[in-house]
Amino acid sequence: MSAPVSVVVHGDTATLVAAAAARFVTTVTDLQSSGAVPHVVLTGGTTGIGMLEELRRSPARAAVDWSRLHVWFGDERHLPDGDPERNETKARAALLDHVDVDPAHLHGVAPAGSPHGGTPEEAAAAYAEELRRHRRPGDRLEVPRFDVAVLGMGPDGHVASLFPEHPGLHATGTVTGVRGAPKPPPERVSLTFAALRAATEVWFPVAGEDKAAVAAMALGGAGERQVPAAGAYGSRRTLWLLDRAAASRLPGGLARPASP
Ligand SMILES: O=C(O)[C@H](O)[C@@H](O)[C@H](O)[C@H](O)COP(=O)(O)O
Repeated sequence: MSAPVSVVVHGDTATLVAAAAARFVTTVTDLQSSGAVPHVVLTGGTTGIGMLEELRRSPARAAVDWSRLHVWFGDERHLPDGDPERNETKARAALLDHVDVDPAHLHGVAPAGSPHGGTPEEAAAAYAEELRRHRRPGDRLEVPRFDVAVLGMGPDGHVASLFPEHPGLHATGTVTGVRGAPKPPPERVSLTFAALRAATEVWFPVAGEDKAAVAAMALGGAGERQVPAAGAYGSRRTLWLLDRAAASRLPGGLARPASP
């Protein structure tokens, strides 16, 4: 990993999710108060969705000008619009349908069966084009420089829909269609490593004992073929937000508790 990596360990999942939500509010409001219209990447992972639910409940969500925020997805399941298993559906239910996000700034992946969503590859190509169109002055890649990418990590170390030893790891460009994913559904659309690395900050809210071994590997120097999450890092910072269970196997010195 080339970017600085920070690890913050919280006593339990509820504290982790609340702290991540607070961090999101602070980060976005700081950017907005400097005149920026931030671009954020969201995930359908359990802990990331937990953060969105926490934001919905929190009075602090009113501090964010939701109309001045672009929302993208790190990956999507190739399913019809509104399917409860789609990451967009989950993020909408958790938060996005409850705040004033400008519909033109809510960038969902084309659902299966929609005009641009015939196949995962077609949906990926359409998303790549949408990303390209939203580059900002000075952006070097074919995507807008995401201010924050909130990602998740599977127990096998996958990130977005980039799975260990899977062809998507080698995808060129910014978005790839995925087939045969080991986690259902098999057909997916995912940002590539190159696109994820366009983020200024990457956050990994990760909770639970089942993530402990792979978190230790990701933070202990594993390669991205084995633990893809290790290959998703921000240009300025990568921040692992763990609960005590997920941090339980980290090498000594990496896990400094932030909360009891
Ligand atoms: O569509 C997906 O499956 C997700 O985007 C995926 O990448 C997720 O973030 C991880 O699997 C972690 O998910 P959990 O936190 O639910 O384990």
